[in-house]
Amino acid sequence: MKARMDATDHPSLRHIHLAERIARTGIDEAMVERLVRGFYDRVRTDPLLGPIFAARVDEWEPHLRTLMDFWSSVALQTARYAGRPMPVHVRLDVGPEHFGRWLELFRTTAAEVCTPEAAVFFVGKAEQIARSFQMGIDAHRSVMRPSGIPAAR
Ligand code: HEM
Repeated sequence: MKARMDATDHPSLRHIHLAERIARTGIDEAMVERLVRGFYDRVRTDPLLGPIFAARVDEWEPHLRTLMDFWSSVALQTARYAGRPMPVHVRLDVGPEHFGRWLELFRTTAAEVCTPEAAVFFVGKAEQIARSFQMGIDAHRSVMRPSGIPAAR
């Protein structure tokens, strides 16, 4: 038997109605805050990811607020986040090893501070978004020369 659930056990948690999702997962703003704070505590001290954030994030509290708004919008449909995260990540020089570590730290945090059902939801969403960022980065690289000048078509 598996030690804990993963997104493949309950893919349906991502597609159910908001009220049912809240009832089944117990997600609320306090959980979002625990997840975001716990996750970025890990990220900041991580040897691979820490320096990437240190180079770009001067003030952590506003960044954490943005990320709480983001996850609140994703999980509770509060629409508090209206940014565009894709261009931010396309500009970062990151690849599969960074996304792998990011997801590892996110899974560990979710298992620690969420109900098992909420962890399934958050991790499933994060995996989906990480895949789309990686595809955006790959697409961007394939049309750029190393110099950064778009290739002729
Ligand atoms: C390789 C993995 C990742 C790295 C290294 C990374 C790094 C960063 C950094 C450095 C910023 C701040 C950029 C800035 O303010 O200049 C940022 C912002 C953000 N990240 Fe990531 N990220 C990663 C993956 C993800 C994933 C998987 C998600 C979503 C599930 C995510 C969601 C966001 C959001 C919502 C913002 C705020 C964008 C905004 O300012 O509107 N990131 N990330």
